[in-house]
Amino acid sequence: MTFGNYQNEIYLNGLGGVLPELPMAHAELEERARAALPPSVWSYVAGGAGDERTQRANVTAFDRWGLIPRMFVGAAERDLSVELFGRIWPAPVFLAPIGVIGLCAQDGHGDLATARAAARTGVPMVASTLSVDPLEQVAGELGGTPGFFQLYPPADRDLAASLVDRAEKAGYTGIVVTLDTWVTGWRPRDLATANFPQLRGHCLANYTTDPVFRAALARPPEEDPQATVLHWVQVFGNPLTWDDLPWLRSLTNLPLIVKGICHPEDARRAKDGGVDAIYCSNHGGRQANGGLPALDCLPGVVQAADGLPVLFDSGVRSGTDIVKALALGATAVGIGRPYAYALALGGTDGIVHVLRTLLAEADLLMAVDGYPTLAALTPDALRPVH
Ligand SMILES: Cc1cc2nc3c(=O)[nH]c(=O)nc-3n(C[C@H](O)[C@H](O)[C@H](O)COP(=O)(O)O)c2cc1C
Ligand SMILES: O=C(O)C(=O)c1ccccc1
Repeated sequence: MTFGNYQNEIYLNGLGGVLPELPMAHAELEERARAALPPSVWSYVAGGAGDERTQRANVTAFDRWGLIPRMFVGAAERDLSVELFGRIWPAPVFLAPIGVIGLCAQDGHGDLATARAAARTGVPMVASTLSVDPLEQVAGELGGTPGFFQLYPPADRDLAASLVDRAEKAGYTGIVVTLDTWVTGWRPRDLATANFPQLRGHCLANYTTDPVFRAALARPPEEDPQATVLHWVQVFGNPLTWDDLPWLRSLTNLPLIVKGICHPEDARRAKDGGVDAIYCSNHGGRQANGGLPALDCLPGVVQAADGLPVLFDSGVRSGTDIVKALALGATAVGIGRPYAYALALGGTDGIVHVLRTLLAEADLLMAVDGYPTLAALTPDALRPVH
């Protein structure tokens, strides 16, 4: 897939990969997914912490920035490719990790469907620890596209090492450690539907296939699912401190990325601790309510990262949002809920559809606004809206 000149594709040939039956705008995608998904899966994916103010603010934060078009730039050729961790990405966009994404697919194998969309588009995937299918099978569907394994560092250090070791052997090209979800936040929608006890049984594949996890059980998971879940509840969460960063760093020689960083001071300390990139995110407002929109945290994190790549997600719903996040200093932008909804509606094709539309919009915006390269997209390209 190329992210070159879309005009001909759109007006003459149709936009390759875009499905006429699926919406191009996020609001409609969301509405259709709501109708298509089982209510418990819908409320899990769409829901967030508290009254979901922060989740909504993540989205509306983008409205407070306006891009300023530039003229006489000759932007007929754009280049959205970016080099990250020694690989060329076709565009500065990736699929953010979504636990239990499997359940968004009609056949229950959404992790594999997502990997196939990554394979078809070249858009990297961050595969969640909490997957329906084991990480090796997910990696097997990625083709040549870079895959990242997202680790929820378990309290059992040997288990953490085993998961990372498996991810390395399976061919993942980086480890994303999520720091903001060692305990799940106050999520009224999940509480109301008693969702978690149900969901848990569907996202433990990486644990039940792990030799370290299995060795800690009295009986194999296949024989005693209840005891398996109870053990998982005990090992899942790990409230790390800065003293644990050297241990995390020692787990792998692959690029290490820390997810959930919003405070500049945390970005600085993570950089000093030897991470390869900072991932600025507030987990889509699913963890803490009452927080700043993630976009408002981005400039401070970028400044503190001082040249280290900064990945960003939380609230990205359009190609315009992607361009704004890049202008505010993100090196690459993560797509979250939009691809879960697209998966529910159209499987792998649905995810390809959503990536194509987002990237086409971003690319055309860079053309009409006169920012033909990523290097041209600096904070000078936008101003706060009054
Ligand atoms: C249903 C769901 C499950 C998620 N599971 C994980 C996960 O397993 N690991 C993780 O690091 N982040 C997880 N996230 C957070 C996403 O990676 C990302 O930060 C978030 O979706 C961004 O917000 P947005 O989707 O509103 O743009 C999850 C998000 C959703 C919506
Ligand atoms: O829902 C999430 O955001 C998530 O990361 C998670 C955490 C624990 C169990 C299931 C999902």
